[in-house]
Amino acid sequence: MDKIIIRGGRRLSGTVPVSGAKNAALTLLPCALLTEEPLTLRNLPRLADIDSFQHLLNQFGISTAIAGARPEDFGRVMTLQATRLTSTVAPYDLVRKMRASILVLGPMLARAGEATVSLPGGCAIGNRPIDLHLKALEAFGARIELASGYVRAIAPDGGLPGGSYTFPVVSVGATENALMAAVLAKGTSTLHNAAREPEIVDLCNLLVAMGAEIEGIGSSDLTIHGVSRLHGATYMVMPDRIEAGSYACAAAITGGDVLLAGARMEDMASTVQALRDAGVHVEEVRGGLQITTDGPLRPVTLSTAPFPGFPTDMQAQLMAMLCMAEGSSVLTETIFENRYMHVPELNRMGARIETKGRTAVVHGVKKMTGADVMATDLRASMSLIIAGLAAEGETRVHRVYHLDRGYERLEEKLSLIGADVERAGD
Ligand SMILES: CC(=O)N[C@H]1[C@@H](OP(=O)(O)OP(=O)(O)OC[C@H]2O[C@@H](n3ccc(=O)[nH]c3=O)[C@H](O)[C@@H]2O)O[C@H](CO)[C@@H](O)[C@@H]1O
Ligand SMILES: C=C(OP(=O)(O)O)C(=O)O
Repeated sequence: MDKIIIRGGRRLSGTVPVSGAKNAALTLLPCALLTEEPLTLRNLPRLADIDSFQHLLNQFGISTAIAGARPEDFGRVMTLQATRLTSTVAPYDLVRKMRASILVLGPMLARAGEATVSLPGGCAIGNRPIDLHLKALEAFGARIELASGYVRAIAPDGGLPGGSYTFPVVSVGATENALMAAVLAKGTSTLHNAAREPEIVDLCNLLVAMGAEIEGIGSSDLTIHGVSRLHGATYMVMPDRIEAGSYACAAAITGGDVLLAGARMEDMASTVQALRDAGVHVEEVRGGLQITTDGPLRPVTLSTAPFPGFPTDMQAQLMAMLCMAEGSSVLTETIFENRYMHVPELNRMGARIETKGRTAVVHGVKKMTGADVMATDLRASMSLIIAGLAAEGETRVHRVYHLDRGYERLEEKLSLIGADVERAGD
């Protein structure tokens, strides 16, 4: 397994291109199940998770073709076509690699009248149940059976009738699954307390481009008028707000000056607010967001929350940056119960972080030092990279496969802005 080696202490400056959003792409790809016609997605990031999802879709008989990507380009174009489905089963071996596989349940049920998906189970960041996905589909008229580690959803003859569901907790994945099931239902469906992350808006925009009828896009109350068929479309994946925020933290911890090319302010307001509270300048400029730092970082107090709140997927990266702020920051993780695995590793690099339940107190230090560190999830890995950029000496981040799930050509992008970073075999 590869590791990333960083020799810290360089000030980052220049332009970093922001890739297509992983978490948008992973809900746009299963939309190929909803039509017999071709779906072309542009700006798809080159990531291990996208490759795994492609593999999963191929297993249902969906053809996938990648067009004209030169090795030096970021992103690529994929055309998917589900002319005929040869299987409606998502097996354990593919689902366990990637939790987002559960997002085939809703569209497969809508298209084929039934779907069987291995239960994804928990993961390093927490329990991650799917009860709300199932309750929403039941509310739309599906019958749900659980057996041998699999969930089977079955629509009545003639298709899902549609219905109404109010989420007791905001869930991104459950909102996505419910939307993809409702667009082909016979009647009208409503979702209340739905997630309204920018990736959900991206999904709604693609579904509308395919002929779906959705009201309330961008709000927590969605009304979906089912249509009898959807058609193909060509669609551009939105920029990755979490990748952009990660590079912003990397720039800030090195006192740098970096343009996040392609980043959109409207997707990132809470992250931008947190950066500004920390004393980082963030300006909307032509082509993206400019990050500059000209003084010490200040401490920040915040809690993660569903959009438009501060994203849980940015918590670890912001924490790494705040390790070198002047004063004590207080971060509270409200979404996932076990998302502080980066804390002991950051502390091994000289950070002073204490956790109590869901709250972490980050006492700023003047200096961090490079070390061998091990990450257990995607954003935790990125937090160690960020710390390594500011630490004295060499940091070796092991288990790079986590980073390859969600950061397109990380070491190349960091090198573009002046980091001393390389990938090596372990
Ligand atoms: C591929 C993708 O887009 N993943 C994102 C998605 O994950 P994901 O969609 O899995 O996360 P959810 O928004 O569903 O989870 C939010 C909260 O709801 C709870 N819950 C969720 C579903 C359910 O059926 N029952 C239940 O209790 C979860 O335990 C968690 O506490 O949103 C998360 C929250 O923004 C992000 O961290 C992930 O990066
Ligand atoms: C938690 C994340 O992803 P996933 O839901 O795919 O695990 C993430 O993107 O930070």
